Amino acid sequence: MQILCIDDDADIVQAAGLIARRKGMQLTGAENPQVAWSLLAEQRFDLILLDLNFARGNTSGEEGFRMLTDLTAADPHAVVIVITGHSGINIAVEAMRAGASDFVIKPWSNDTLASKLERAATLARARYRSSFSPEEAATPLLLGEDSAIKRIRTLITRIAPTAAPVLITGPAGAGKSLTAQLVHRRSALNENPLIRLPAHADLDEASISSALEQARGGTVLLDNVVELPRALHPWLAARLEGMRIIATARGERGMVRAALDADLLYRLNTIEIEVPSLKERCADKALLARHFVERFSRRHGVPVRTLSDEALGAILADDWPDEVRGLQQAIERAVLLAGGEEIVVADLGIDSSHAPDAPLRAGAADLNLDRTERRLIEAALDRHRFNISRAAEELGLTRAALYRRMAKHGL
Ligand SMILES: Nc1ncnc2c1ncn2[C@@H]1O[C@H](COP(=O)(O)OP(=O)(O)OP(=O)(O)O)[C@@H](O)[C@H]1O
Repeated sequence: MQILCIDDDADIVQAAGLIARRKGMQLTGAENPQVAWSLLAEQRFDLILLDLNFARGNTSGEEGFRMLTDLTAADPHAVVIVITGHSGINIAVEAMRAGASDFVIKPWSNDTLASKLERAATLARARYRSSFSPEEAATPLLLGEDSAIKRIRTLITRIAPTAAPVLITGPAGAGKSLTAQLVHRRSALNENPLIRLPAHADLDEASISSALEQARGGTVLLDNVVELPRALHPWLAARLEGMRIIATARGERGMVRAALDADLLYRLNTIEIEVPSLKERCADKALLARHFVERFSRRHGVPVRTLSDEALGAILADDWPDEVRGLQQAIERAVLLAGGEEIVVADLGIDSSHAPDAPLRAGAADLNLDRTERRLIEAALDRHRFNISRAAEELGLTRAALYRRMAKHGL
């Protein structure tokens, strides 16, 4: 039984870890939601212990509540025990309404926590048996704090169990296939394999028929469906009975709709999911970058280095034309190349040549860190019309740190 304990108080994590170990369970700590998401994307946890109050002295439970809502949206089967102080009993009750399975009040007696863990473990086992295929446990999560990504996670939870056809659009590398897999894994038909039919200009009727035959009674994934020769669209539309259809298409929704024959579009787009470009999701650039640093450091057995301020600035400033896939590759490379204590801009190999007019790109042309920092700050302030909070968020800095740097550069 694997437990994830999300709490910024290391003493609490340690105390819970001791009790869990005595019960034969393993507990991993995460000091904040971001680290938690990173771990959740890598590994399946049976049980989550979630502190509702991260910032010391904050008793509204707001951040913890947000995490709870996101957790249950990302995984409706999650078994979550919330941790709260004495003053938080009303919050705990509210948390139960919002999907928590139980709550524990600090300071707890060891016996109380032990029995709560055991009860939750029984519940987790039952939920796992009734709802998960082994493959589901291995599917990565769709990470992101951006509101569009959160909406997609909620939508997946809502529509995946139905048989409704789903059309997923968005740029190459942005997460369409991952979204498709998650829809399949959460569906009632997930016992059957997802039959993938990659569309391309040379695809013929015989190969399509054979894939559709395999998918009968299950789910077919029409990958990049707009690549299919237009002459085959009506023919395909007439043969999509008896299976659930998930289709992906590169490009913006309007363009995709126009590229599909009306009959085929009608068969595919009962539910449409638009995966946004990473360019539009600044907070997610930082979150995904940190997640990939952890993932690839663990995979390649190297120490987990932090990203230097300049490297993070360059990541935020980049438009990432290859989307999440491009960011993932850049970080894997940086993890392998980094020799110092931090990952620095040079390790990222961000290349400005394919976007010559991108004003925020940390240019390869001028590698002077001081000037680059000043340029990034100016650009962020400009972009957010001197709204310090927003500019700081985009730069991955606190407001105070941004003020300090503005003073340094005389801005
Ligand atoms: N939100 C996300 N959280 C975690 N990983 C992600 C996310 N979005 C994408 N990825 C990862 O980025 C890579 C590219 O994503 P994916 O293959 O789903 O893109 P795609 O839109 O289907 O691209 P293509 O159109 O080229 O097929 C994958 O390794 C995927 O797991």
